[in-house]
Amino acid sequence: MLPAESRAPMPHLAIDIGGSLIKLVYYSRNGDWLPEDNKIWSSKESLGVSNGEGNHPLSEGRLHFAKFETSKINDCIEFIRSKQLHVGGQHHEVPSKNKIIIKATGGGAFKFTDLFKEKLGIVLDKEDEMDCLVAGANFLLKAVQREAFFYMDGQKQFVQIDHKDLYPYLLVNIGSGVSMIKVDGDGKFERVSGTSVGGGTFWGLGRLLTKCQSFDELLELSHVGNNRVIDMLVGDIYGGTDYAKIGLSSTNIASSFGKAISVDKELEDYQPEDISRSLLRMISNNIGQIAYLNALRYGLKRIFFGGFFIRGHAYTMDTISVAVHYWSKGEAQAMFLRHEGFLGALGAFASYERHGFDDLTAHQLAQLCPRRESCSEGTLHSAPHCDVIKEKKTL
Ligand SMILES: Nc1ncnc2c1ncn2[C@@H]1O[C@H](COP(=O)(O)OP(=O)(O)O)[C@@H](O)[C@H]1O
Ligand SMILES: CC(C)(COP(=O)(O)O)[C@@H](O)C(=O)NCCC(=O)O
Repeated sequence: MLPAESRAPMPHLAIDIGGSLIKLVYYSRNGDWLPEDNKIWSSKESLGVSNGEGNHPLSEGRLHFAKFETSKINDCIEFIRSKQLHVGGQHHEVPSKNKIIIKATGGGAFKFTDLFKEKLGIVLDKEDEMDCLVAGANFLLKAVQREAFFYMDGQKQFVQIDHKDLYPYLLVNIGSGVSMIKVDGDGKFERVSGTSVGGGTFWGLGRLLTKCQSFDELLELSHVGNNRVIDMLVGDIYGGTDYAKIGLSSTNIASSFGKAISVDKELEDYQPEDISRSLLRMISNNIGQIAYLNALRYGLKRIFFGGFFIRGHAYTMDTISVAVHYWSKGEAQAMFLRHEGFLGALGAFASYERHGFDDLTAHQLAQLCPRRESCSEGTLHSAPHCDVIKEKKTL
């Protein structure tokens, strides 16, 4: 820890610079320096924070979340500068002898060190990405009510987390690539698997195949597409019948994109929405399957999915849920996190405390976080003793 005199004001900002997106988490007291509604600043959310004691300087405040495409890192830097987030929102000069240190994680914390130094005069203090993902997930699961939910058939079912019965669990973070982490406690984890077929694959292949200009456009297309136009189903191979002997129904996908082998059709003969749907389904199925196999390998009952690939998107969550249900024969269920994409940034934020910055501690935040937040969707469920949905699902 740096001596107090060589420290700049408490930054209240942490940053996660991933392969695709930059995520910011920052704190404001009394809701000050809320970002204005400016489209450049991408999505913004906030978590109300109040300890109800009244006399603590941090008794009222908010955690804010913002994201930027990593390719537009200069917009992010400009955002930080305009809000003076790196100096706790203070709009006056910081003495040059004071080092401004910001907690940062993700590969970009290494890649863009010089850029942040040059443009904002700040030092990125690097925190390990896996440490931060786990710290962020543990923080959310323990401190934020109605953070985790099941998703099936268009319905969210919120999960009441029992703090004493949280571990072990499998954390599957679907970012550009996918990391699968067995979590056994605070700071106790092992990255047990991963796959390079992740969110970057969906967006990268999808962009090439559909000419979509944005991730959201690609995702929206998938709503109206029909994957059966491109995917080869069991019924396509078996003359319309099931292959019942090995438990495959005629509507199971036998081969993702398998129909595209047809010599009679070129890319332009397929509709972008069908391509998008098939791609989304292929990638989500695959991740759901690998996740379940890892849960099985380590005897884990709970699987939480995070990362911005999910994007709270109904079809993505449904596909992952169905895959986990199908492969586990109904023994396991996927759970999702409301702050899915901000695990790493939250973990980096919490690391200020671990390093002795005690002005605003993650511990305090954990106590203050929004147990009062209301959420109208779904019903409360108890994890892990949840109902397993019985009806047969088709992959
Ligand atoms: N606006 C967006 N631009 C690009 N990708 C997005 C966007 N929104 C969601 N995504 C998806 O989120 C993924 C990145 O997720 P994230 O958890 O931020 O990972 P990373 O840390 O690798 O950037 C992308 O690969 C893409 O699938
Ligand atoms: C290298 C990464 C940890 C980087 O994280 P990301 O920016 O994708 O969130 C991730 O892309 C990953 O785990 N990829 C899968 C690599 C593998 O296990 O083969």
